[in-house]
Amino acid sequence: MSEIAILGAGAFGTSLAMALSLNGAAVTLWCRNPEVAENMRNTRTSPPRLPGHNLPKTLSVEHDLTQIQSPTLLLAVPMQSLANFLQAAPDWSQRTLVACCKGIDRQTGLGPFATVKGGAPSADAALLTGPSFAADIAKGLPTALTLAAPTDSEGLALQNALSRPALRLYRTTDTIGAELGGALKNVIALAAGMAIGAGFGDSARAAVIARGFAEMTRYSMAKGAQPETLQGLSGLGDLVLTCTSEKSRNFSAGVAFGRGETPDMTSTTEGIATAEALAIEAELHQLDMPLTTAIHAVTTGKIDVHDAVGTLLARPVKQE
Ligand SMILES: NC(=O)C1=CN([C@@H]2O[C@H](COP(=O)(O)OP(=O)(O)OC[C@H]3O[C@@H](n4cnc5c(N)ncnc54)[C@H](O)[C@@H]3O)[C@@H](O)[C@H]2O)C=CC1
Ligand SMILES: O=C(CO)COP(=O)(O)O
Repeated sequence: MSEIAILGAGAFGTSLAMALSLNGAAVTLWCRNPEVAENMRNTRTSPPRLPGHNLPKTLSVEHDLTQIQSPTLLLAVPMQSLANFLQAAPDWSQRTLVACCKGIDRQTGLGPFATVKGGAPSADAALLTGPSFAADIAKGLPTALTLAAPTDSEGLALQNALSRPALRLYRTTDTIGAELGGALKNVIALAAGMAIGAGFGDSARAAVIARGFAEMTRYSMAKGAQPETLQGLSGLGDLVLTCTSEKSRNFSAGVAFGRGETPDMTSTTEGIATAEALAIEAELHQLDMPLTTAIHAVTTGKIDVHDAVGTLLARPVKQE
């Protein structure tokens, strides 16, 4: 039996499975599509969402969830599928469930850690987040991530179990800050992409990053996060990565919106649904979220990027 299993064989789940099994550890990757799983087993190659890699020998691929007995499970399904996935799957008791997705559930307003905690109360919940493109992890490039768990001893155990030479994990007990940083940065990355796609330039993008970070921090602190967490890998670190790289699906979708084009709606672009969830939460709790509100209006076709910028620039001047 593998000590660790990754549930979800998309780009991120597969890259994590590859990295974790590189040192000879037995790791299982669960793939919901039996044909894709069969193909991965036969060819020992990665799935369509992460093409071009060979699977390590100690990585096994499974499509029957009931066969997976590993005590530590990393959940790498998209955020909007997480709650349903937890309900549909077998008994989670005595397991540690590490959420690896980024976003806010549109139906509940909850982040990935809170969704796991509520959806699988008999399990121990944790979160793995931070700046890390699946393609970089799959290549074995150095990556630093945040491991958030409710207690330091749980965090330490997971940190030891999941760290690898090129995968450096830092731990925190601020599960709220860690999950909100990872969720909100995707919305700001959409905004950064829009600034570039619309031709507003690098100075405008820097303004989006800085004001976006202020918005992320304000929202997260209102929800109980510690500001230091937002300043770390899971907040600022991931914000910078996602706002500055075309490898980011959120940034690239923003560029398409900025150019007046339709982004690739088949890709997992978590910021779009998360902007909707946050706009609802912001209104409910009277939180000032001008960038998020504008992004939600653009992604739902209510205004275009130029109107959004006009609205943002017309706001009263204020102290930084
Ligand atoms: N790709 C990346 O570089 C990174 C992704 N993430 C996060 O990881 C999460 C997953 O993203 P990716 O793997 O990139 O997406 P992906 O689109 O490559 O793969 C998603 C996988 O989830 C599976 N899936 C979808 N709905 C499901 C359901 N209801 N039940 C079970 N499986 C389901 C799909 O079949 C697919 O294998 C997202 O929240 C993303 O923000 C985090 C860090 C890096
Ligand atoms: O979260 C990520 C990097 O840390 C991946 O970003 P995208 O989902 O925008 O591709």
